[in-house]
Amino acid sequence: MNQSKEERILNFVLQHAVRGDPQSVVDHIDKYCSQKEWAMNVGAEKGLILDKTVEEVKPSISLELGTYCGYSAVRIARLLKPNAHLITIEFNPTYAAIAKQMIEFAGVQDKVKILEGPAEEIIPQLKKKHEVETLDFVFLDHWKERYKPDTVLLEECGLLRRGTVLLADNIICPGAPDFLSYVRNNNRFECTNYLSHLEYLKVEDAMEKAVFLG
Ligand SMILES: O=C(NCCCCCn1ccnc1)c1cc(-c2ccc(F)cc2)cc(O)c1O
Ligand SMILES: [Mg+2]
Repeated sequence: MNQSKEERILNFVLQHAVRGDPQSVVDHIDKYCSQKEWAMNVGAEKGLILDKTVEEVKPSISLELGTYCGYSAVRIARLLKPNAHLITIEFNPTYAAIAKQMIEFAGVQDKVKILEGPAEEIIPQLKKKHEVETLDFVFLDHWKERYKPDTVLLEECGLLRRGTVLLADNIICPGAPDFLSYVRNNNRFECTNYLSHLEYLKVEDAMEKAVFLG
């Protein structure tokens, strides 16, 4: 049975990247997806915006919505301080299986917990089942029409605290218009827009940072 694109990306990393070196894994995914097959990783240009945000926040507990092949999970985990953790939620079990292998190859498995299933079911379980108090950082990169409802759900579940930083990918392409108007017109969020480009292409895209003010 022939391979999926995601399996080809993973195999390229397993065959060419340096085991235990997260930067090497990130660089090899970018190399494959810019030269061979486009894929929806946040990529190197928007990845720098993600890096800078993680370095600013220095989060102890981070949540990622949308794992895919694990590119941004590895990107975030490589910058986390000792004993800091990332929980990443993936709906698609095939993607989750690829990401698990990617994260283990990168050597960041002790910092990352992959949870499989719909975010709207898992978010309400984070406090009791996954011992989360409040989140320091949230990276939104899953279905774009879920950004707004899942942001409301995070707040309703008491998972946001004064200063929690949300960073959302794909604000222009594919776009998340209801999320954007929600956070920008809500005086409990302080928003910043970062203009960039869609991963591996010249197409415009942007990320939005929304700091919860409590
Ligand atoms: O759809 C995206 N991501 C969600 C994938 C499914 C998430 C499943 N899930 C995980 C947890 N809960 C649900 C996405 C799409 C594009 C894109 C851009 C241009 C284009 F022509 C085609 C596609 C670029 C991205 O950067 C993206 O992130
Ligand atoms: Mg994205």
